[in-house]
Amino acid sequence: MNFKHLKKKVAIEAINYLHSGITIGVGTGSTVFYLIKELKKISHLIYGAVSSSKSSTYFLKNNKINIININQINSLQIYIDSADEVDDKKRMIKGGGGALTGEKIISSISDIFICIVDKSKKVSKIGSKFPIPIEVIPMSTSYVCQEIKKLGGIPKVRKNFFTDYGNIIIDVYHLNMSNPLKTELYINSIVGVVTVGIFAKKKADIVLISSENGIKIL
Ligand SMILES: O=C(CO)[C@H](O)[C@H](O)COP(=O)(O)O
Repeated sequence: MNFKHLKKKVAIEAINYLHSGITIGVGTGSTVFYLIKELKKISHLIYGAVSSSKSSTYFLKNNKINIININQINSLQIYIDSADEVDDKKRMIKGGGGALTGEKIISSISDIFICIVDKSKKVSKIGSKFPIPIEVIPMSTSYVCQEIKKLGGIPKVRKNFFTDYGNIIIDVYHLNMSNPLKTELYINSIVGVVTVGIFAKKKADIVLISSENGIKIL
C-alpha cells in the first residue's frame, strides 16, 4: 500500500504545533520531506532549523529554511521527525534512513519530540516488524555482530551504505525487545557502537498518527 498521502497529511498537521520565530529540529526521511515542503510555506515565520542529516540539510536549504548549527544552541523547543515503528508508550525504532545518530542528538536537546507517522508505523511491540538499526564504527563491525548474536539477535550489515559520519549500519532481526530501555542502554555500551535506533530513553512526547479517518494523537 502507498502511504504517501498519509505522510503528507500528518506533516501538514505538525505545522499547527509551531509558532512564529521558532527554531525547529528536523528529522530525516520521506515523511519529513513532506514536512519540509510545508515549512517552506511558512518559512518567513521560522527563525531556522537544526537538521539531523545531510539529506535534510539539502532539502531545507532548497526550501529556503535557514540552517542553525546545533553547537550554537543549548536547547530546542520542538523536534519533529518520523519513525519506523512506534508503540503506545511512545517508544520508537528509528534509523531506517540511517540518520539515527543525528536524530538522537537533536531529540536529546529538544523539549518536545513530535513523532509524525502514518498508521502503518503503529505497533503493539517495537521491533516486531522492523529490524533494529545500529550505527557502528567500521573497525568494530565483526565484534558488534558477535555481541548481538550473544543477545539472540541476527545482525545484517546494510549493503552499500555509509552514514553521514562514515560509519556502517547493522540491522538486527529477532532481537528480544521485552525491555526496550534496557536493550537500548546495553547496545549503546558495546564498544564501537555509535548509537542504536531504539528510542526508549528519549521517547516521543506527542505522536501524531494519520489514517484515512483523520489524525490520532497519542
Ligand atoms: O528514522 C528515520 C531515518 O533515520 C525515519 O524517521 C524513519 O526511517 C521513517 O522514515 P519515512 O518517513 O521515510 O517512513
